[in-house]
Amino acid sequence: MAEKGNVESVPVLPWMRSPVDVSLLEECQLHRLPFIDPRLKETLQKMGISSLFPVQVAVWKETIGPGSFERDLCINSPTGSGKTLAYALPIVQALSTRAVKYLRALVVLPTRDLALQVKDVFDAIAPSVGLSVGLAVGQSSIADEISNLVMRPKHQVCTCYDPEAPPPELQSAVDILVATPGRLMDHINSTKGFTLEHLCYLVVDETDRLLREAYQSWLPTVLRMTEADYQSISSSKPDCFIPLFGSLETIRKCGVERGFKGRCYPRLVKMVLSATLTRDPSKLAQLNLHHPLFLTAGKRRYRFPEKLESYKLICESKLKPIYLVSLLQNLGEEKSIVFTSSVESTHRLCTLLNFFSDLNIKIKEYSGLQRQSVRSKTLKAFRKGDVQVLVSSDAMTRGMDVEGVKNVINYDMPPYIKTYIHRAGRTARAGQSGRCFTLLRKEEVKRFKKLLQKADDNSCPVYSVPSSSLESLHSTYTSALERLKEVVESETAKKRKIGMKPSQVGDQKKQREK
Ligand SMILES: Nc1ncnc2c1ncn2[C@@H]1O[C@H](COP(=O)(O)OP(=O)(O)OP(=O)(O)O)[C@@H](O)[C@H]1O
Repeated sequence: MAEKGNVESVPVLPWMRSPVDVSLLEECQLHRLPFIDPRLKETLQKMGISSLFPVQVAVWKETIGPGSFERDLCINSPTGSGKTLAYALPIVQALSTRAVKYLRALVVLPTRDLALQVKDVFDAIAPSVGLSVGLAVGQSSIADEISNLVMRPKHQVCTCYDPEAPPPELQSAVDILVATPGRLMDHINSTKGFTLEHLCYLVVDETDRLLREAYQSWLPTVLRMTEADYQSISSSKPDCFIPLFGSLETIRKCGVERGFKGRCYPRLVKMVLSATLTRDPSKLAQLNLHHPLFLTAGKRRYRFPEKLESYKLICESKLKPIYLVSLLQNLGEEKSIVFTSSVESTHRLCTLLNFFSDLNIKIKEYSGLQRQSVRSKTLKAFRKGDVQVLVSSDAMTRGMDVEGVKNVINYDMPPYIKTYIHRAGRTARAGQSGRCFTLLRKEEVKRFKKLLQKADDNSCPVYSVPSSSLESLHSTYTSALERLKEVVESETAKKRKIGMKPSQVGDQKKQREK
Protein backbone atom coordinates (compact mmCIF):
# COMPACT_ATOMS: atom_id res chain seq x y z
CA MET A 1 0.00 0.00 0.00
CA ALA A 2 2.89 2.31 0.79
CA GLU A 3 3.69 2.34 -2.94
CA LYS A 4 0.44 4.02 -3.82
CA GLY A 5 0.09 6.05 -0.66
CA ASN A 6 1.24 9.50 0.25
CA VAL A 7 4.87 10.53 0.01
CA GLU A 8 5.33 11.08 3.72
CA SER A 9 3.86 7.72 4.73
CA VAL A 10 6.44 5.72 2.81
CA PRO A 11 9.16 4.16 5.00
CA VAL A 12 12.55 5.15 3.66
CA LEU A 13 15.69 3.07 3.75
CA PRO A 14 18.64 4.80 5.47
CA TRP A 15 20.66 5.14 2.26
CA MET A 16 17.69 6.79 0.59
CA ARG A 17 17.74 9.63 3.11
CA SER A 18 20.85 11.24 1.66
CA PRO A 19 20.50 11.17 -2.09
CA VAL A 20 22.57 12.92 -4.71
CA ASP A 21 20.28 15.62 -6.08
CA VAL A 22 20.73 15.41 -9.81
CA SER A 23 18.65 18.55 -10.38
CA LEU A 24 21.48 20.61 -8.90
CA LEU A 25 23.86 19.51 -11.65
CA GLU A 26 24.39 21.30 -14.93
CA GLU A 27 24.52 19.72 -18.36
CA CYS A 28 28.09 18.92 -19.41
CA GLN A 29 29.42 19.66 -22.88
CA LEU A 30 30.93 16.57 -24.48
CA HIS A 31 34.31 18.20 -24.99
CA ARG A 32 34.49 18.77 -21.23
CA LEU A 33 33.56 15.24 -20.27
CA PRO A 34 36.57 13.53 -18.71
CA PHE A 35 37.79 10.08 -19.80
CA ILE A 36 35.41 9.69 -22.73
CA ASP A 37 36.80 7.63 -25.59
CA PRO A 38 37.24 9.93 -28.61
CA ARG A 39 35.44 7.40 -30.83
CA LEU A 40 32.41 7.55 -28.54
CA LYS A 41 32.54 11.30 -28.43
CA GLU A 42 32.55 11.48 -32.21
CA THR A 43 29.65 9.05 -32.45
CA LEU A 44 27.58 11.03 -29.97
CA GLN A 45 28.28 14.22 -31.86
CA LYS A 46 27.14 12.59 -35.08
CA MET A 47 23.92 11.64 -33.28
CA GLY A 48 23.39 15.32 -32.50
CA ILE A 49 24.31 14.98 -28.83
CA SER A 50 26.56 17.86 -27.83
CA SER A 51 26.20 17.68 -24.06
CA LEU A 52 25.15 15.23 -21.38
CA PHE A 53 21.96 15.79 -19.40
CA PRO A 54 22.28 16.18 -15.60
CA VAL A 55 21.35 12.57 -14.78
CA GLN A 56 23.89 11.38 -17.34
CA VAL A 57 26.58 13.60 -15.79
CA ALA A 58 25.75 12.27 -12.32
CA VAL A 59 25.96 8.64 -13.42
CA TRP A 60 29.18 9.27 -15.36
CA LYS A 61 30.73 10.74 -12.19
CA GLU A 62 29.77 7.68 -10.16
CA THR A 63 30.97 5.20 -12.77
CA ILE A 64 33.72 6.34 -15.12
CA GLY A 65 34.52 9.37 -12.95
CA PRO A 66 35.74 9.36 -9.34
CA GLY A 67 32.98 6.99 -8.19
CA SER A 68 34.65 4.20 -10.23
CA PHE A 69 31.60 1.92 -10.19
CA GLU A 70 32.22 1.33 -6.48
CA ARG A 71 28.56 1.56 -5.52
CA ASP A 72 25.39 0.26 -7.03
CA LEU A 73 23.22 3.05 -8.36
CA CYS A 74 19.50 3.61 -7.78
CA ILE A 75 18.30 6.30 -10.11
CA ASN A 76 14.96 8.04 -9.75
CA SER A 77 14.80 10.66 -12.45
CA PRO A 78 11.85 12.09 -14.38
CA THR A 79 10.51 10.64 -17.60
CA GLY A 80 12.43 11.79 -20.66
CA SER A 81 15.46 12.93 -18.64
CA GLY A 82 17.81 10.59 -20.54
CA LYS A 83 18.17 7.60 -18.23
CA THR A 84 18.92 5.20 -21.10
CA LEU A 85 22.07 6.97 -22.19
CA ALA A 86 22.89 7.58 -18.51
CA TYR A 87 23.65 3.86 -18.13
CA ALA A 88 24.47 2.94 -21.74
CA LEU A 89 27.32 5.40 -22.11
CA PRO A 90 29.36 4.41 -19.01
CA ILE A 91 28.88 0.72 -19.75
CA VAL A 92 30.11 1.13 -23.33
CA GLN A 93 32.99 3.32 -22.17
CA ALA A 94 33.98 0.81 -19.48
CA LEU A 95 33.93 -2.11 -21.93
CA SER A 96 35.65 -0.18 -24.72
CA THR A 97 39.05 -1.50 -23.62
CA ARG A 98 38.06 -5.13 -23.21
CA ALA A 99 40.29 -7.64 -25.00
CA VAL A 100 38.13 -10.76 -25.20
CA LYS A 101 34.45 -10.84 -26.09
CA TYR A 102 32.31 -12.12 -23.23
CA LEU A 103 28.81 -11.26 -22.19
CA ARG A 104 29.63 -8.56 -19.65
CA ALA A 105 26.58 -6.34 -19.52
CA LEU A 106 22.95 -7.35 -19.20
CA VAL A 107 20.09 -4.87 -19.47
CA VAL A 108 16.65 -6.14 -18.50
CA LEU A 109 13.41 -4.39 -19.50
CA PRO A 110 9.79 -5.34 -18.93
CA THR A 111 8.53 -5.30 -22.54
CA ARG A 112 9.73 -6.19 -25.98
CA ASP A 113 9.14 -2.73 -27.45
CA LEU A 114 11.13 -1.13 -24.67
CA ALA A 115 13.97 -3.61 -25.12
CA LEU A 116 14.06 -2.87 -28.86
CA GLN A 117 14.23 0.83 -28.10
CA VAL A 118 17.11 0.39 -25.67
CA LYS A 119 18.93 -1.94 -28.06
CA ASP A 120 18.79 0.86 -30.65
CA VAL A 121 20.54 3.20 -28.21
CA PHE A 122 23.33 0.67 -27.58
CA ASP A 123 23.54 -0.09 -31.30
CA ALA A 124 24.09 3.57 -31.99
CA ILE A 125 27.14 3.85 -29.73
CA ALA A 126 28.66 0.43 -28.97
CA PRO A 127 29.97 -0.56 -32.45
CA SER A 128 32.12 2.58 -32.55
CA VAL A 129 34.37 1.02 -29.88
CA GLY A 130 34.13 -2.51 -31.29
CA LEU A 131 31.40 -3.89 -29.03
CA SER A 132 28.47 -6.02 -30.13
CA VAL A 133 24.97 -5.88 -28.73
CA GLY A 134 22.49 -8.74 -28.60
CA LEU A 135 18.77 -8.94 -28.12
CA ALA A 136 16.76 -11.60 -26.30
CA VAL A 137 13.10 -10.69 -26.48
CA GLY A 138 11.46 -13.41 -28.51
CA GLN A 139 11.08 -11.28 -31.59
CA SER A 140 12.69 -13.92 -33.76
CA SER A 141 12.79 -17.69 -33.35
CA ILE A 142 14.82 -19.02 -30.45
CA ALA A 143 17.25 -20.65 -32.92
CA ASP A 144 17.90 -17.32 -34.64
CA GLU A 145 18.36 -15.63 -31.32
CA ILE A 146 20.80 -18.30 -30.19
CA SER A 147 22.87 -17.99 -33.34
CA ASN A 148 23.14 -14.25 -32.71
CA LEU A 149 24.14 -14.69 -29.09
CA VAL A 150 26.51 -17.63 -29.09
CA MET A 151 29.37 -18.32 -31.47
CA ARG A 152 29.67 -22.03 -32.05
CA PRO A 153 32.14 -24.18 -33.94
CA LYS A 154 30.90 -25.00 -37.46
CA HIS A 155 30.27 -28.71 -36.77
CA GLN A 156 28.02 -27.92 -33.76
CA VAL A 157 24.38 -27.85 -34.82
CA CYS A 158 22.34 -28.81 -31.75
CA THR A 159 21.10 -25.83 -29.76
CA CYS A 160 19.49 -27.70 -26.88
CA TYR A 161 20.91 -28.51 -23.53
CA ASP A 162 22.29 -32.01 -23.38
CA PRO A 163 23.80 -32.96 -20.03
CA GLU A 164 25.72 -35.85 -21.65
CA ALA A 165 27.44 -33.74 -24.28
CA PRO A 166 31.15 -32.89 -23.93
CA PRO A 167 32.02 -29.35 -22.84
CA PRO A 168 31.39 -27.17 -25.88
CA GLU A 169 33.81 -24.65 -27.28
CA LEU A 170 31.28 -21.90 -27.31
CA GLN A 171 31.79 -18.24 -26.90
CA SER A 172 29.55 -15.24 -26.52
CA ALA A 173 28.86 -13.38 -29.74
CA VAL A 174 27.89 -10.27 -27.83
CA ASP A 175 29.35 -8.01 -25.15
CA ILE A 176 26.05 -6.49 -24.13
CA LEU A 177 22.66 -8.15 -24.01
CA VAL A 178 19.31 -6.38 -23.88
CA ALA A 179 16.59 -8.76 -22.75
CA THR A 180 13.11 -9.24 -21.42
CA PRO A 181 12.91 -11.57 -18.40
CA GLY A 182 11.01 -14.39 -20.13
CA ARG A 183 13.40 -14.80 -23.04
CA LEU A 184 16.38 -14.30 -20.77
CA MET A 185 15.20 -17.24 -18.69
CA ASP A 186 14.75 -19.34 -21.83
CA HIS A 187 18.40 -18.80 -22.70
CA ILE A 188 19.52 -19.32 -19.12
CA ASN A 189 17.68 -22.62 -18.96
CA SER A 190 18.30 -24.05 -22.39
CA THR A 191 20.90 -22.31 -24.51
CA LYS A 192 24.17 -24.12 -24.56
CA GLY A 193 27.07 -21.73 -24.22
CA PHE A 194 24.94 -18.91 -22.82
CA THR A 195 26.58 -17.91 -19.59
CA LEU A 196 26.56 -15.04 -17.15
CA GLU A 197 29.90 -15.99 -15.64
CA HIS A 198 31.62 -12.89 -16.98
CA LEU A 199 28.84 -10.48 -16.22
CA CYS A 200 30.09 -7.18 -14.80
CA TYR A 201 27.07 -4.90 -15.21
CA LEU A 202 23.41 -5.53 -14.60
CA VAL A 203 20.86 -2.85 -15.44
CA VAL A 204 17.28 -3.24 -14.26
CA ASP A 205 15.37 -0.57 -16.16
CA GLU A 206 11.81 0.31 -15.13
CA THR A 207 12.77 -1.36 -11.88
CA ASP A 208 9.48 -0.94 -10.04
CA ARG A 209 7.62 -2.61 -12.87
CA LEU A 210 10.13 -5.46 -13.14
CA LEU A 211 10.17 -6.08 -9.40
CA ARG A 212 6.40 -6.32 -9.34
CA GLU A 213 6.45 -9.36 -11.53
CA ALA A 214 8.51 -12.39 -10.63
CA TYR A 215 8.84 -13.70 -14.22
CA GLN A 216 10.08 -17.19 -13.42
CA SER A 217 12.35 -15.86 -10.65
CA TRP A 218 14.61 -14.23 -13.22
CA LEU A 219 16.19 -11.84 -10.73
CA PRO A 220 17.21 -14.35 -8.03
CA THR A 221 18.44 -16.62 -10.81
CA VAL A 222 20.63 -13.95 -12.38
CA LEU A 223 21.95 -12.81 -9.03
CA ARG A 224 22.70 -16.34 -7.90
CA MET A 225 24.53 -17.09 -11.14
CA THR A 226 26.70 -14.03 -10.81
CA GLU A 227 27.58 -14.31 -7.15
CA ALA A 228 31.31 -14.63 -6.59
CA ASP A 229 30.89 -17.63 -4.33
CA TYR A 230 28.37 -19.37 -6.55
CA GLN A 231 30.80 -22.10 -7.58
CA SER A 232 31.71 -23.06 -4.06
CA ILE A 233 28.06 -23.19 -3.07
CA SER A 234 27.08 -25.18 -6.12
CA SER A 235 29.93 -27.65 -5.74
CA SER A 236 29.17 -28.29 -2.08
CA LYS A 237 25.41 -28.57 -2.65
CA PRO A 238 25.05 -29.56 -6.26
CA ASP A 239 21.47 -30.76 -5.96
CA CYS A 240 20.14 -27.31 -5.09
CA PHE A 241 21.21 -25.78 -8.34
CA ILE A 242 21.63 -28.29 -11.10
CA PRO A 243 17.95 -29.08 -11.65
CA LEU A 244 17.09 -25.40 -11.77
CA PHE A 245 19.89 -24.07 -13.90
CA GLY A 246 20.71 -27.06 -16.03
CA SER A 247 23.62 -26.17 -18.28
CA LEU A 248 24.17 -22.94 -16.52
CA GLU A 249 26.26 -23.94 -13.61
CA THR A 250 28.69 -21.16 -13.71
CA ILE A 251 30.79 -18.77 -11.77
CA ARG A 252 31.90 -15.31 -12.61
CA LYS A 253 35.58 -15.59 -13.35
CA CYS A 254 36.21 -11.94 -13.76
CA GLY A 255 34.47 -8.70 -13.19
CA VAL A 256 35.00 -5.32 -11.73
CA GLU A 257 37.80 -5.85 -9.30
CA ARG A 258 37.16 -2.68 -7.39
CA GLY A 259 34.55 -2.65 -4.73
CA PHE A 260 33.68 -1.42 -1.34
CA LYS A 261 35.88 -2.20 1.62
CA GLY A 262 35.34 -5.57 3.15
CA ARG A 263 33.29 -6.98 0.28
CA CYS A 264 34.33 -9.96 -1.71
CA TYR A 265 35.41 -9.45 -5.31
CA PRO A 266 34.69 -9.62 -8.10
CA ARG A 267 31.42 -7.81 -7.80
CA LEU A 268 28.52 -7.36 -10.18
CA VAL A 269 27.71 -3.67 -10.59
CA LYS A 270 24.00 -2.95 -10.59
CA MET A 271 22.13 0.07 -11.87
CA VAL A 272 18.41 0.28 -11.25
CA LEU A 273 16.25 3.01 -12.69
CA SER A 274 12.77 4.40 -12.96
CA ALA A 275 10.89 7.69 -13.01
CA THR A 276 8.93 6.27 -10.08
CA LEU A 277 11.46 4.11 -8.31
CA THR A 278 10.03 1.99 -5.57
CA ARG A 279 11.05 2.77 -1.99
CA ASP A 280 9.63 -0.41 -0.63
CA PRO A 281 12.49 -1.99 1.38
CA SER A 282 11.29 -5.54 0.79
CA LYS A 283 11.18 -5.01 -2.97
CA LEU A 284 14.57 -3.30 -3.09
CA ALA A 285 16.03 -6.08 -0.96
CA GLN A 286 15.49 -8.47 -3.87
CA LEU A 287 18.21 -6.62 -5.77
CA ASN A 288 20.84 -7.31 -3.14
CA LEU A 289 22.34 -3.87 -3.73
CA HIS A 290 25.91 -3.16 -2.81
CA HIS A 291 26.33 0.04 -0.79
CA PRO A 292 23.70 1.73 -2.97
CA LEU A 293 23.86 5.35 -3.93
CA PHE A 294 20.51 7.04 -4.50
CA LEU A 295 20.27 9.59 -7.29
CA THR A 296 17.10 11.68 -7.38
CA ALA A 297 15.91 14.85 -9.03
CA GLY A 298 14.73 17.26 -6.37
CA LYS A 299 13.26 16.65 -2.96
CA ARG A 300 9.85 15.30 -3.91
CA ARG A 301 9.42 11.68 -4.67
CA TYR A 302 7.58 12.25 -7.92
CA ARG A 303 8.52 14.89 -10.38
CA PHE A 304 7.13 15.93 -13.74
CA PRO A 305 9.24 17.01 -16.69
CA GLU A 306 9.97 20.73 -16.47
CA LYS A 307 8.02 21.78 -19.53
CA LEU A 308 4.94 19.65 -19.01
CA GLU A 309 1.61 21.47 -18.71
CA SER A 310 -1.36 19.63 -17.25
CA TYR A 311 -5.02 20.38 -17.97
CA LYS A 312 -8.33 18.82 -17.00
CA LEU A 313 -11.57 18.64 -18.97
CA ILE A 314 -14.66 18.10 -16.88
CA CYS A 315 -17.51 16.40 -18.68
CA GLU A 316 -20.46 14.06 -18.36
CA SER A 317 -19.53 10.43 -18.74
CA LYS A 318 -21.68 9.81 -21.82
CA LEU A 319 -20.31 12.92 -23.55
CA LYS A 320 -16.65 12.02 -23.10
CA PRO A 321 -16.17 10.91 -26.72
CA ILE A 322 -17.48 14.25 -28.00
CA TYR A 323 -15.16 16.16 -25.69
CA LEU A 324 -12.29 14.05 -26.92
CA VAL A 325 -13.14 14.62 -30.58
CA SER A 326 -13.45 18.34 -29.99
CA LEU A 327 -10.08 18.38 -28.22
CA LEU A 328 -8.47 16.41 -31.02
CA GLN A 329 -9.92 18.88 -33.53
CA ASN A 330 -8.25 21.69 -31.57
CA LEU A 331 -4.93 19.87 -31.53
CA GLY A 332 -4.97 19.42 -35.30
CA GLU A 333 -2.18 17.24 -36.65
CA GLU A 334 -0.04 17.33 -33.51
CA LYS A 335 1.20 13.90 -32.46
CA SER A 336 -0.93 12.74 -29.54
CA ILE A 337 -1.45 9.62 -27.45
CA VAL A 338 -4.87 8.89 -25.93
CA PHE A 339 -4.74 6.54 -22.94
CA THR A 340 -7.66 4.41 -21.84
CA SER A 341 -8.06 2.10 -18.88
CA SER A 342 -8.19 -1.23 -20.71
CA VAL A 343 -7.49 -3.01 -23.96
CA GLU A 344 -11.23 -3.32 -24.60
CA SER A 345 -11.91 0.40 -24.27
CA THR A 346 -8.82 1.15 -26.39
CA HIS A 347 -10.31 -0.94 -29.17
CA ARG A 348 -13.81 0.52 -28.82
CA LEU A 349 -12.63 4.12 -28.57
CA CYS A 350 -10.33 3.82 -31.57
CA THR A 351 -13.12 2.26 -33.63
CA LEU A 352 -15.52 5.01 -32.56
CA LEU A 353 -13.07 7.84 -33.32
CA ASN A 354 -12.54 6.49 -36.80
CA PHE A 355 -16.28 6.93 -37.46
CA PHE A 356 -15.89 10.69 -37.02
CA SER A 357 -15.08 11.46 -40.62
CA ASP A 358 -14.60 15.16 -39.84
CA LEU A 359 -11.44 14.30 -37.93
CA ASN A 360 -8.93 14.56 -40.70
CA ILE A 361 -6.21 12.72 -38.87
CA LYS A 362 -4.97 9.17 -38.91
CA ILE A 363 -5.88 7.37 -35.68
CA LYS A 364 -4.61 3.91 -34.76
CA GLU A 365 -4.92 1.51 -31.87
CA TYR A 366 -1.94 0.24 -29.87
CA SER A 367 -2.58 -2.33 -27.17
CA GLY A 368 -1.60 -5.64 -25.69
CA LEU A 369 -4.60 -7.13 -27.43
CA GLN A 370 -2.83 -6.91 -30.76
CA ARG A 371 -0.14 -9.11 -32.21
CA GLN A 372 3.41 -7.84 -31.78
CA SER A 373 3.85 -7.42 -35.54
CA VAL A 374 0.74 -5.19 -35.74
CA ARG A 375 1.93 -3.14 -32.77
CA SER A 376 5.39 -2.69 -34.24
CA LYS A 377 3.94 -1.55 -37.55
CA THR A 378 1.68 0.97 -35.81
CA LEU A 379 4.55 2.26 -33.71
CA LYS A 380 6.71 2.70 -36.78
CA ALA A 381 3.96 4.66 -38.56
CA PHE A 382 3.47 6.81 -35.45
CA ARG A 383 7.20 7.51 -35.21
CA LYS A 384 7.27 8.50 -38.87
CA GLY A 385 4.26 10.78 -38.44
CA ASP A 386 2.04 8.79 -40.81
CA VAL A 387 -0.26 8.23 -37.83
CA GLN A 388 -1.02 11.32 -35.74
CA VAL A 389 -3.05 9.84 -32.89
CA LEU A 390 -2.44 6.62 -31.05
CA VAL A 391 -5.20 5.26 -28.84
CA SER A 392 -3.41 3.12 -26.33
CA SER A 393 -3.82 0.93 -23.34
CA ASP A 394 -1.14 1.07 -20.68
CA ALA A 395 1.10 -0.93 -23.04
CA MET A 396 2.48 2.46 -24.14
CA THR A 397 2.65 3.97 -20.67
CA ARG A 398 6.22 3.25 -19.66
CA GLY A 399 9.48 4.23 -21.23
CA MET A 400 8.36 4.51 -24.84
CA ASP A 401 10.22 7.31 -26.54
CA VAL A 402 8.56 8.72 -29.65
CA GLU A 403 9.95 11.97 -30.93
CA GLY A 404 7.55 14.85 -31.34
CA VAL A 405 4.65 13.68 -29.15
CA LYS A 406 3.04 16.99 -28.20
CA ASN A 407 0.02 15.79 -26.25
CA VAL A 408 -1.01 13.01 -23.94
CA ILE A 409 -4.70 12.60 -23.26
CA ASN A 410 -6.00 10.56 -20.35
CA TYR A 411 -9.39 9.51 -21.66
CA ASP A 412 -9.78 7.54 -18.45
CA MET A 413 -8.36 8.97 -15.26
CA PRO A 414 -5.20 7.14 -14.26
CA PRO A 415 -5.70 5.16 -11.06
CA TYR A 416 -2.34 6.05 -9.48
CA ILE A 417 0.09 8.95 -9.58
CA LYS A 418 2.71 6.57 -10.99
CA THR A 419 0.44 5.82 -13.94
CA TYR A 420 -0.14 9.54 -14.47
CA ILE A 421 3.60 10.22 -14.40
CA HIS A 422 4.49 7.52 -16.89
CA ARG A 423 1.61 8.33 -19.23
CA ALA A 424 2.24 12.10 -19.14
CA GLY A 425 5.93 11.36 -19.59
CA ARG A 426 5.40 10.27 -23.19
CA THR A 427 5.48 13.98 -23.96
CA ALA A 428 7.71 16.85 -22.76
CA ARG A 429 10.77 14.63 -23.17
CA ALA A 430 14.40 15.70 -23.40
CA GLY A 431 13.60 19.27 -22.36
CA GLN A 432 10.82 19.72 -24.94
CA SER A 433 7.41 21.12 -24.06
CA GLY A 434 4.24 19.04 -23.95
CA ARG A 435 0.72 18.91 -22.58
CA CYS A 436 -1.23 16.33 -20.67
CA PHE A 437 -5.05 16.52 -20.72
CA THR A 438 -7.23 14.45 -18.41
CA LEU A 439 -10.95 13.93 -19.00
CA LEU A 440 -12.81 13.76 -15.72
CA ARG A 441 -16.33 13.15 -14.56
CA LYS A 442 -17.45 15.63 -11.89
CA GLU A 443 -17.18 13.03 -9.17
CA GLU A 444 -13.57 12.28 -10.13
CA VAL A 445 -12.30 15.84 -9.77
CA LYS A 446 -11.55 15.63 -6.05
CA ARG A 447 -9.75 12.31 -6.34
CA PHE A 448 -7.72 13.60 -9.26
CA LYS A 449 -6.66 16.66 -7.27
CA LYS A 450 -5.47 14.42 -4.45
CA LEU A 451 -3.61 12.26 -6.92
CA LEU A 452 -1.70 15.20 -8.38
CA GLN A 453 -0.83 16.48 -4.92
CA LYS A 454 1.53 13.53 -4.61
CA ALA A 455 3.75 15.11 -7.26
CA ASP A 456 5.76 18.29 -7.10
CA ASP A 457 3.53 20.38 -9.30
CA ASN A 458 -0.18 19.93 -8.95
CA SER A 459 -1.38 22.90 -10.94
CA CYS A 460 -3.91 21.68 -13.44
CA PRO A 461 -6.23 24.32 -14.87
CA VAL A 462 -9.50 23.52 -16.61
CA TYR A 463 -9.31 23.31 -20.39
CA SER A 464 -12.53 24.37 -22.07
CA VAL A 465 -13.76 23.22 -25.42
CA PRO A 466 -16.24 25.55 -27.15
CA SER A 467 -19.85 24.47 -26.66
CA SER A 468 -20.60 25.21 -30.32
CA SER A 469 -18.06 22.55 -31.31
CA LEU A 470 -19.66 20.04 -28.93
CA GLU A 471 -23.14 20.71 -30.30
CA SER A 472 -22.06 20.33 -33.88
CA LEU A 473 -20.67 16.88 -33.11
CA HIS A 474 -23.86 15.44 -31.60
CA SER A 475 -25.44 13.99 -34.73
CA THR A 476 -22.18 12.38 -35.93
CA TYR A 477 -21.76 10.96 -32.47
CA THR A 478 -25.19 9.31 -32.52
CA SER A 479 -24.54 7.59 -35.83
CA ALA A 480 -20.96 6.68 -34.80
CA LEU A 481 -22.37 4.97 -31.70
CA GLU A 482 -24.78 2.97 -33.86
CA ARG A 483 -21.95 1.81 -36.09
CA LEU A 484 -19.80 0.95 -33.08
CA LYS A 485 -22.62 -1.19 -31.70
CA GLU A 486 -22.76 -3.12 -34.96
CA VAL A 487 -18.99 -3.65 -34.97
CA VAL A 488 -18.97 -4.85 -31.36
CA GLU A 489 -21.84 -7.26 -32.03
CA SER A 490 -20.16 -8.73 -35.08
CA GLU A 491 -16.85 -9.11 -33.25
CA THR A 492 -18.55 -10.83 -30.33
CA ALA A 493 -20.31 -13.19 -32.73
CA LYS A 494 -16.99 -14.02 -34.41
CA LYS A 495 -15.40 -14.82 -31.07
CA ARG A 496 -18.34 -17.06 -30.15
CA LYS A 497 -17.92 -18.87 -33.43
CA ILE A 498 -14.34 -19.75 -32.64
CA GLY A 499 -15.51 -21.03 -29.28
CA MET A 500 -14.28 -18.43 -26.80
CA LYS A 501 -16.48 -17.75 -23.81
CA PRO A 502 -16.76 -14.03 -22.99
CA SER A 503 -14.95 -14.72 -19.69
CA GLN A 504 -12.08 -16.40 -21.53
CA VAL A 505 -11.81 -13.42 -23.84
CA GLY A 506 -11.48 -11.22 -20.76
CA ASP A 507 -8.79 -13.43 -19.25
CA GLN A 508 -6.83 -13.51 -22.44
CA LYS A 509 -6.97 -9.76 -22.74
CA LYS A 510 -5.79 -9.31 -19.18
CA GLN A 511 -2.86 -11.60 -19.85
CA ARG A 512 -1.81 -9.70 -22.93
CA GLU A 513 -2.20 -6.38 -21.16
CA LYS A 514 0.56 -7.40 -18.79
N1 LIG B 1 22.38 14.19 -23.89
C1 LIG B 1 21.32 14.21 -24.68
N2 LIG B 1 21.16 15.20 -25.59
C2 LIG B 1 20.06 15.23 -26.39
N3 LIG B 1 19.07 14.31 -26.35
C3 LIG B 1 19.18 13.32 -25.47
C4 LIG B 1 20.31 13.20 -24.60
N4 LIG B 1 20.13 12.12 -23.83
C5 LIG B 1 18.96 11.56 -24.19
N5 LIG B 1 18.39 12.28 -25.17
C6 LIG B 1 17.07 12.02 -25.78
O1 LIG B 1 16.11 12.20 -24.77
C7 LIG B 1 14.99 11.34 -24.99
C8 LIG B 1 14.59 10.69 -23.68
O2 LIG B 1 15.59 9.79 -23.25
P1 LIG B 1 15.25 8.43 -22.50
O3 LIG B 1 14.29 7.63 -23.32
O4 LIG B 1 16.51 7.81 -22.12
O5 LIG B 1 14.48 8.99 -21.23
P2 LIG B 1 14.13 8.25 -19.87
O6 LIG B 1 14.64 9.09 -18.76
O7 LIG B 1 14.58 6.84 -19.92
O8 LIG B 1 12.54 8.32 -19.89
P3 LIG B 1 11.44 7.27 -19.31
O9 LIG B 1 11.48 7.38 -17.82
O10 LIG B 1 10.17 7.74 -19.89
O11 LIG B 1 11.86 5.92 -19.78
C9 LIG B 1 15.42 10.36 -26.07
O12 LIG B 1 14.79 10.72 -27.29
C10 LIG B 1 16.90 10.56 -26.19
O13 LIG B 1 17.39 10.36 -27.49
